[in-house]
Amino acid sequence: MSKQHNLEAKRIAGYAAAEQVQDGMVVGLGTGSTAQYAIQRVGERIQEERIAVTGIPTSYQSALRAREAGILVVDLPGVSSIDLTIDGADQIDARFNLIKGGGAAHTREKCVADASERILIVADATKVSECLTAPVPVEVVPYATVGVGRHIRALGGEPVIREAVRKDGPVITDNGNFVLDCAFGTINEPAALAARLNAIPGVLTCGLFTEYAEKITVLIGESEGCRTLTRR
Ligand SMILES: O=C(CO)[C@H](O)[C@H](O)COP(=O)(O)O
Repeated sequence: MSKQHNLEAKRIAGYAAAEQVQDGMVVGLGTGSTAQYAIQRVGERIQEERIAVTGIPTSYQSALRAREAGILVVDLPGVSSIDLTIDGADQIDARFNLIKGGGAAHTREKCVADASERILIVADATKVSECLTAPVPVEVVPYATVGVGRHIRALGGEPVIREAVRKDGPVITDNGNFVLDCAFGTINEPAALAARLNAIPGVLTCGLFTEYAEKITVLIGESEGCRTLTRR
């Protein structure tokens, strides 16, 4: 898929998800290029249809984009529940386990997902895979980086500290932490791996989302339109 086709697929998925937002909803706003299209379209619908939407951002990126789009933004502690969250993913398996955190926002994304009644995952077709195989982002308290790396190697992973692109040194998350991208090859038991990663002292959250399949709908953008994926 060319970069242009890929962006168009993301736009189609993001826009389709935004159409599911209804007047009066509290909506979780995901992070990443696909979720940004949904934010943009929700903003347009607020202008065009005069619907009232409260947005709960998952990152500074989504908070800033939501403000630009004219969406009222409230932080997660300001609401008791979220009607619908629209977010992207780095990989989606056949059972709707996810790898997230390509934008280093997976801790807040998981908090928002947890508080949500329904989750729309928006992606292009390259994100869909029978099994999870992509590196797992792990948010780590900087003080604990070396020890966490040792635990991850003992679990069979190969951790790499994520480097910033336009700054020297590591990526710093919105929570002030580092991210280790951890290659495990094919992940046969994602829930068990998530539990072991999350139990390491100094790990804030790993990017394996394994407990939300029941409330997830996956929308895949394609040139002919948007396809809803069936969970197996
Ligand atoms: O998990 C995420 C951010 O932490 C993103 O949702 C994920 O990386 C997908 O991003 P994109 O829509 O740009 O491909």
